[in-house]
Amino acid sequence: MLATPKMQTVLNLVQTSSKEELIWINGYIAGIINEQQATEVDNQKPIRVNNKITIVYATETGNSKQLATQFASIAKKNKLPVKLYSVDQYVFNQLPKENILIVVISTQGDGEPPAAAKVFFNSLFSENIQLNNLSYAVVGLGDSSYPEFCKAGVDVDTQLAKLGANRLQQLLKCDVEYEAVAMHWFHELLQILKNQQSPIQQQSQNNTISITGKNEKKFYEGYVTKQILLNDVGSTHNTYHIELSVADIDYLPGDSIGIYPENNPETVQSIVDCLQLNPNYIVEWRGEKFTIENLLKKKVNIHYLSEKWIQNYAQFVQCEIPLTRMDLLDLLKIYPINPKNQLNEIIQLLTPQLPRLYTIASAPNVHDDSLHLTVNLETFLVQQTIKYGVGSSYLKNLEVGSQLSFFVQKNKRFKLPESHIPVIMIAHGTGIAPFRSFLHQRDANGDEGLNWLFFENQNFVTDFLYQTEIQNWLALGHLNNLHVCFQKNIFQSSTLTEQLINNSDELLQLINNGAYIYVSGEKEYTGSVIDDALLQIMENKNGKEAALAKLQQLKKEGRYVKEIY
Ligand SMILES: Cc1cc2nc3c(=O)[nH]c(=O)nc-3n(C[C@H](O)[C@H](O)[C@H](O)COP(=O)(O)O)c2cc1C
Repeated sequence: MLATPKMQTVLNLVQTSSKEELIWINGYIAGIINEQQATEVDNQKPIRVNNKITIVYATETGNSKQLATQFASIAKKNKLPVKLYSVDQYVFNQLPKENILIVVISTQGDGEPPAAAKVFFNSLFSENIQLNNLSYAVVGLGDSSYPEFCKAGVDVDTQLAKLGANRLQQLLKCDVEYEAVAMHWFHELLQILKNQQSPIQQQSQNNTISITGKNEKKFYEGYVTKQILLNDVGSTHNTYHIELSVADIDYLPGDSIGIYPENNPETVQSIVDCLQLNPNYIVEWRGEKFTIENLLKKKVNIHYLSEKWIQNYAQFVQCEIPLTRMDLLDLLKIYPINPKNQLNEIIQLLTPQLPRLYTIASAPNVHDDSLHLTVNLETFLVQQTIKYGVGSSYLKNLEVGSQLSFFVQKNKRFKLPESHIPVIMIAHGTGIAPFRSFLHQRDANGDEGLNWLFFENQNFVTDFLYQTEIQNWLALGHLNNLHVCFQKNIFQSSTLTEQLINNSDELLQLINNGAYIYVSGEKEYTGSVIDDALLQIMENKNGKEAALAKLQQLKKEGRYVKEIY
């Protein structure tokens, strides 16, 4: 087994090599192995561990669950006694009785654990327990574009050690490309268990392996070529179809792009004025020098600052500030700082701007060097003032000809199946974006699998996004079935759930014929309500338990996938 630094070297080599170079490397290594095998005796021993292994995962979008399930299945294949739990199913007071615990946990929000881990976290950090008999190892899943990289994993790992548990293996902090590294880490852990090595805590000074794929992120430069408002006059929504011209882009339907939005120049100017500074005033932030204007515009988050951030600010300005989230400008206006001696501290507190993800609405086989997005201008009311989403307003304000830098965020789960397999697409609002991509791609490929679309939005007259294209596909028979529902329709109002239930028999038949089900849109409209509707459809024929089992199976097989925000 390779030690992790060697593994990283191999991964780097693989990722930076061309196809031809990889073929050469493959042959070279195969040659060496063939030579050695002639003289080597196989000394692989089966792994024997007597103590039960408990694997607990905490996930928001399924990656940690998938990884933990793979770990459990490898352990089972090695005849190890293993139990797998979702964190919200795990009974916390069992923890002191465990022997070996493996935690796989992702990080969400601003460094928060997934919602399902709330109770576990509260107990872990508040209960006075001794875990001296517990040995453990933690894998954190995250994305190094976020400032709090794998924070939830770090927190669990640190807290378990604090409570007296023995760290078996270094914390692994995984970036977006994590499978190979995580598998390698797990095999190393199995070797540790097999050799019954003493915990590494005392042996190693470094308790963390951080595998960041930051350098792998390739940035593309695109130019805005079109921006069309998709809603008609009278709509309460502003949804834009944005086209970018970009050369040699590599993506598949279901992928997203990530952008780092710039903050609104007028807001930045107001902050600079509030601080009584010249826009060209030079400040240092995280080891680099910027003009204050550029820092506030391009590098840091100035909106909807977290409660924790506001409380840190309160300490600097020595004011009582209620527990709330606020924009930097409002904060500076209500609780001003003294720019002479507090500016630097406040600058150092600022956190980097986070990337915003938008699912791609174009298809690589159809739109060549043109990439399409469907962007709804987020609008919300804060204390009687209308505010706009940072990412969506930045994109909406880009004029034709403006340059946009972005990276492609692959989504391995949200992928089209083989050409003959039916697909059921369920979308709310801008959730239509990946399905426009799917339908274009399948059309261009001449795929014969059936395509069903369920689409929900506000109003038929004003909010039927991509109506002409969708109705053309329907007329031509590429789209085999279309069900639309509009919440504010005077004549006929229905919901996605009702439309799904109304088509129960046909849907069940499609599912039994191997259909893939995709859901995309806002959580409120496409979250558990769609699970419930599908369960109801399957329950009618097979009963509750069988329906639950079937839904679980569909998820496990990657035939029921969601892109929810
Ligand atoms: C809304 C959102 C917020 C995120 N915040 C963080 C973060 O603060 N730190 C981090 O390392 N990763 C962050 N991530 C990345 C996820 O942890 C990463 O995609 C992970 O693979 C998800 O695993 P899961 O499917 O098990 O939840 C965030 C992802 C999303 C969608």
